[in-house]
Amino acid sequence: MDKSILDRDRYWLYNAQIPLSLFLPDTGQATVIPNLDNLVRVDLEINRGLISNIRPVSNRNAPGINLNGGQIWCCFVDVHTHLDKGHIWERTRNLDGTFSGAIASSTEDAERYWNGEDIYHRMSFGLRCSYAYGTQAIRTHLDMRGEKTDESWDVFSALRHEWSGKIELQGVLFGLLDDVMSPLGEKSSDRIATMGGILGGVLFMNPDLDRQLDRLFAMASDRNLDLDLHVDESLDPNSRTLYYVARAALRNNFTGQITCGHCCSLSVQSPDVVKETLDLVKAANIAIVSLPMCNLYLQNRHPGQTPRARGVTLLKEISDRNIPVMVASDNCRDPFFGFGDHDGLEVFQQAVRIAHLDTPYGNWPNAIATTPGEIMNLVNSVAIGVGLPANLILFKGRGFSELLSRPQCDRVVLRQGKPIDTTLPDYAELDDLMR
Ligand SMILES: O=c1cc[nH]c(=O)[nH]1
Repeated sequence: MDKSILDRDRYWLYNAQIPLSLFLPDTGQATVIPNLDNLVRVDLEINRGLISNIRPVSNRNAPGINLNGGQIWCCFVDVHTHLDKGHIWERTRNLDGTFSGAIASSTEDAERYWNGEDIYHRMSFGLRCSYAYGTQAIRTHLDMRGEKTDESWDVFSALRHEWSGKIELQGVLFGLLDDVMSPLGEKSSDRIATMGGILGGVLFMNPDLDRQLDRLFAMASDRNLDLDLHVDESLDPNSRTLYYVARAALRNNFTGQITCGHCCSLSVQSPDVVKETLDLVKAANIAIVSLPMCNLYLQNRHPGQTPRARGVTLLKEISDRNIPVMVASDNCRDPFFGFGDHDGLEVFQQAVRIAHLDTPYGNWPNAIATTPGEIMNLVNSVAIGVGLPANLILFKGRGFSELLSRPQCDRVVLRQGKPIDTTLPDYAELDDLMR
């Protein structure tokens, strides 16, 4: 590929394959019939940072590159992360690999090591990985840390400014519900309301859950905040906090946007219970985000036993009801997930393999791009269509088998039509923080 052409203001990407579902409706692809993988073959022109033309493959008489059937995707949107915890693995591991072990280790790490500088360097490392892999927007949960909660939001605010135009950042106030609803939580909520933040929290079954949720919804409504909650991150079939959230949303006539993450217990509940919950989720207009890599890591872990139930939520059943459904990376190299590198393609690849999102692939590429783009309110910027910014990833992989069988390290990431440096940061940069 003669990449020097990509430095021009105007050029064509010839003979590309694009997932049909990533197109903005009715732009340019209408006359092209998708193949079995739901990919359409087109030429795409870029002019001054925007997509200026999409047409069926035809004569190549203007400057451009032949992609030979390689895929073009729009840049990823990672809608559920914990950048503040990222990359602490080398200094604080989760030795038993369980959910409770993850909470204990990450709390210990925060108490011992977290300060503005530590959080800044680790978060920026995560952002550099994400950007290099082709991510254009990230929502991160930020742990409440008592009186030091403001420090995390100061770092977030500085990074949001630093990364503006490259990665759109949204923050979610995250803690146990009792902490989120404490006087400190109220104060932090006032602050995040001025920063476009989102109210979050982790839910556990308890006799007071209805009352807690009514209070949480009131806090969100009073401040005009959306909600993003961790629900049912467990394989206990009696864990039904998603159902309680949906009921509370309807009871409180909540008009904000609600996202619920994890929803693992749905995978072990009876069809009747699942139906009852998903009917309400649909009625309450809740979007679901699955975190498959973290779920595989933490769920069903018992010493000396090979895991059987794998904890990934009912992606297909949720999607079949037209409930917005997304996948995201969640934790990276911390006690909740000891691996990960903030790569949207890895998230998609793992989700496809774990949840059988192939045969057919259908609209699943949307789960890591356009759907979270809508949930993050990134209006008309996360899709492929004439007039939209050319924030695109060019993969050599042609069909999905090629795309998802290799890590696509040689991908080209275009931002406003220009290739970016896709070199990943060196782990050694974090060494001083791990001592
Ligand atoms: O960081 C966190 C906290 C709760 N659950 C997760 O998966 N990650």
